[in-house]
Amino acid sequence: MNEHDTRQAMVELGLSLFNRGYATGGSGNLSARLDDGRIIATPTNSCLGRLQAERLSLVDEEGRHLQGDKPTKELSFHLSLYQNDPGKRAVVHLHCTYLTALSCLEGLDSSNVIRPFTPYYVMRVGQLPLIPYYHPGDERIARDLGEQARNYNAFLLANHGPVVTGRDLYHAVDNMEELEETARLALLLSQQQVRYLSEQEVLELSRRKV
Ligand SMILES: O=C(O)[C@@H](O)C(=O)COP(=O)(O)O
Ligand SMILES: [Zn+2]
Repeated sequence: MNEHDTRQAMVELGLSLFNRGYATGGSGNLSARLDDGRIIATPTNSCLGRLQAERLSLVDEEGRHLQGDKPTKELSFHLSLYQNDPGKRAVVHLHCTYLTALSCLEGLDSSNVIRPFTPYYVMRVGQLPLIPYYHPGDERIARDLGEQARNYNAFLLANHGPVVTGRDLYHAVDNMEELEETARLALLLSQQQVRYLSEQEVLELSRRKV
């Protein structure tokens, strides 16, 4: 996808996420890595529902600001994910309700916050590691995400919210939406007797990645 189409996709997807309640106010940020390594990102304090293509931030792969408004305060973790796993071409960070609620619970399994009970969670996400709480913009988020970038395509920031990646913006947003619905189901079923997928079922689904 070229720069123009990437800018259009970011505006379109930001508006869609905002209109459907996945993003509110100035929370959340999106980025996409272009073929030449430069990165388009949402400006800091921008509302995902009111993005303007020509004002989106453009930075080089080291994060030097090239064009547009000042980039998201979380740029360092976006860069860290791209630098540590070149297969990642888009990053979506939201404060969506159910994943953010989940991130605030005690006693989570930090290796995988959501034990699999539906196929698409496995096929789109697989595992959801928990990153310890640091304040928004703290460089330790970038450090921790960079260390795990090659092993996962989704992460849960404790007391904050999710970070989900993809091969392009549409793929990353679809992965994020699947994960948010899975978190919603997990909370809905939290007092019920859940039939979790077996190890064999998970293994078989892992070969059917979307
Ligand atoms: O939680 C935060 O403040 C950030 O992680 C965030 O979601 C919005 O920050 P900006 O992208 O700098 O607006
Ligand atoms: Zn945030």
